[in-house]
Amino acid sequence: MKSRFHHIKWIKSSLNPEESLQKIKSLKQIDDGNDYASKVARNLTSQLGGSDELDGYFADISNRENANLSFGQGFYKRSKWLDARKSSAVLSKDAQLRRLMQRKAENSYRKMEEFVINRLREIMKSSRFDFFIPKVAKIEGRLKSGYYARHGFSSLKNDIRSMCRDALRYKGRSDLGDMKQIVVSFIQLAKRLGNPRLISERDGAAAQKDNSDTSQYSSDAKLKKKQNKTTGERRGANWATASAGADASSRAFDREIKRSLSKLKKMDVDSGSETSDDDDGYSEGDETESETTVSDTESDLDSNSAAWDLRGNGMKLFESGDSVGDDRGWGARMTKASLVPPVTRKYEVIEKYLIVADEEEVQRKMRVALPDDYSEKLLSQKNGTENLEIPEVKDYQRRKVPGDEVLEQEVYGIDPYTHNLLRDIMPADVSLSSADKHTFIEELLLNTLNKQVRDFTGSGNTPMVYPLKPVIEEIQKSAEESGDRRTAKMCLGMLKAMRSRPEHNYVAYRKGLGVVCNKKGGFGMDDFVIEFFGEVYPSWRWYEKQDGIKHIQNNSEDQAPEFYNIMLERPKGDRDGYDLVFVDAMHKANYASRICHSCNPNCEAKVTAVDGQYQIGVYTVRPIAEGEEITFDYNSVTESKEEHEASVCLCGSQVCRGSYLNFSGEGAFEKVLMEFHGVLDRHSLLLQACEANTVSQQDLIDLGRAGLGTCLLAGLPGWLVAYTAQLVRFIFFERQKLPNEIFKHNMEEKRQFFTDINMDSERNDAEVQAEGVLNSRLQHLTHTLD
Ligand SMILES: C[S@@+](CC[C@H](N)C(=O)[O-])C[C@H]1O[C@@H](n2cnc3c(N)ncnc32)[C@H](O)[C@@H]1O
Repeated sequence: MKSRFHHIKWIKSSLNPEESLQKIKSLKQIDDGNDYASKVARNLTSQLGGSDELDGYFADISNRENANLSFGQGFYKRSKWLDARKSSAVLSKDAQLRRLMQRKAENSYRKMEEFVINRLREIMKSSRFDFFIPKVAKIEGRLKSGYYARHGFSSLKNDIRSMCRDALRYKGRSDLGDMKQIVVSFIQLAKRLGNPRLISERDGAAAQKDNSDTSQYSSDAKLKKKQNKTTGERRGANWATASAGADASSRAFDREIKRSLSKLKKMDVDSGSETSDDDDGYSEGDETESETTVSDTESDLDSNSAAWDLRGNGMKLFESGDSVGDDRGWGARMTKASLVPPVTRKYEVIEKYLIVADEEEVQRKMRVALPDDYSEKLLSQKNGTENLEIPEVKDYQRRKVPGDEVLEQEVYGIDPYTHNLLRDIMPADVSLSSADKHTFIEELLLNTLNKQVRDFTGSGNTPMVYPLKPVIEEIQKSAEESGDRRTAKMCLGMLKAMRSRPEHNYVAYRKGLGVVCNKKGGFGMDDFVIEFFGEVYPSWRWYEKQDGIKHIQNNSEDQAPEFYNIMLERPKGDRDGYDLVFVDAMHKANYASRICHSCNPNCEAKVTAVDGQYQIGVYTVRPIAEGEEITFDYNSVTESKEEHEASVCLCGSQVCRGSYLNFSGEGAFEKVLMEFHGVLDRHSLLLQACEANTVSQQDLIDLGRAGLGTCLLAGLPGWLVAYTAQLVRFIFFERQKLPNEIFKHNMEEKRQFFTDINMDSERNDAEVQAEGVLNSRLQHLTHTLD
């Protein structure tokens, strides 16, 4: 390295000789040319020759105009379908998938609950033993409270197993006759819990008929027969033999039972679920019987069947025919306890952006530079397949007047769980399409809700929750008045169902202050609402401030996250290229900072070019009715799972992602980075750039392709521009490799739940997600350079 990079000032290592040797070995690997970094290095070395004239190209800001002549004008091009905004559509789709899974789990639970309760009652009908009454009641109670949904059906098996085990002990101590039939029935039931097919096949009338244990055995045998014809018959017969022989030999029977109980426990352990019981004393060692036993037959059944465990992977039980197209969302397991109380803050109203630091620099970053061929590009962007991300020029428009056209008021919303509770209580006898039902919740119900809570605004007495009953009553009343019998009938049905299910909490939650359309006739499509004003920070200053805040927060209990800042990103197709600043609306702002998030928003906050300046404007994406809350998609990402889970979304839309912050996680996104861009790769690239200390024509082209231009790079030393080009090349390399990794990762996840997967759509999603990674890498690079 020393001989290759002779301009570098090398410092003697403080490592011990062994460590040094290790490092030297790793460095040698790079030099051997086995990795990506050295390939890049080789390419680069071949390109660097003859680029001396570019030395110091960006050394001075005044060189910028010259730079533009040879810089990446017009280099920036992305395929249209890779629009970064699509990534939130992908996220919505994933959220829908998750909700679909949860809904199915929920339905499955209900089915299972019904089956188990019926079966327990049937068994108890023929029981003479009071011993079982409290035990069965406890299990029923747990079923109804959803306990087994949270703890998994293995815990139901455990409860049944414990009950049978105790029964045997009890039987041993007293002389209350033979519990054989009833215990066998319970064991049968527990074993059935491993197989959803057994439940559905035995639902309803079939289950009613089956109240004798021997018929249960033979029906097991039938099922077994389906799965494994030959052995099934043989083993099924053994079941029956074992059962019939039990009368003759209580001892043999006990052994059978013990073995069955033991197997039950083993199945739980094998499936990785917890067994909360203490040791039942029936270990495998107790078993002395031959292979041909009741439990063998059953365990075959269980091992062949889908798991029925509602935790974790338990959602495997979904029918393969189910498609993602099911439009009904479900977020049943959203924990309401984690709702973050909204921060109520006051702000000073401002009428323009206020730059906090580096005023001239920030102004430059906010200045529009249209590419010379703007009109052609605009045309080809409109018609063609390419996304050139050129500035969106808009005329100045007057913002909507607060207190007149819009109202800042207390707003409430519902989480996906409540959304589905409401869907569940909509009466079946009112013929409504799925779309009608969503419209009822998302428009009628939410608008009426926000009308009812309006008076809380500024009252200093605002509840965190608000009941939905008066909201539905009001809708009913006005439907009756206007002769809308269908809506009135639906409200009536819903109110009746709410009364009959008092255990459910039909409430809305407070989101803090929001903004509601107050204009008669509403707003039109692509209508301008307001600029998102605030204090403007260059990246470096923003992060400095964030570090300060974190430092203070670390020393205090209060870690409330801030959600009042937004990034203003220059379009990559601007002539001077990409860059960004932060707009913080925490203290100095306008009502745009009150606008809440929705996963199905009626507005978007976008960067537009108005009078030569970039600004963030809130524009409608569809017509908005009077009384409707104004929302946009925050498109915000967090790397913290806690923060993601705490930010429960109350937008109430059927495509709600569950949280108003997207969770980036690690997933497959880091894979290529880890493999090809480790610390040594990065250092190697940096050393090469330092050594070259010059910018090649190819560097300019590659930077231009990434949308990086003089706005970001002007004034940077040559080695840093060259290094940036190296990084950009890696980012493009990663962009090529990543879709495959993401695709593999997503498929692994989804295969657990679905058999019917649309590969094309998965590949598309992987491309969109990889494009999202590219954009976020460029963002990070920009912060770092700043
Ligand atoms: C930009 S502020 C919106 C204005 C805020 N409600 C206020 O009173 O100033 C973002 C905050 O509003 C609340 N919020 C916005 N959208 C929400 C949503 N969809 N669900 C739940 N809370 C939301 C959250 O407390 C979030 O931190």
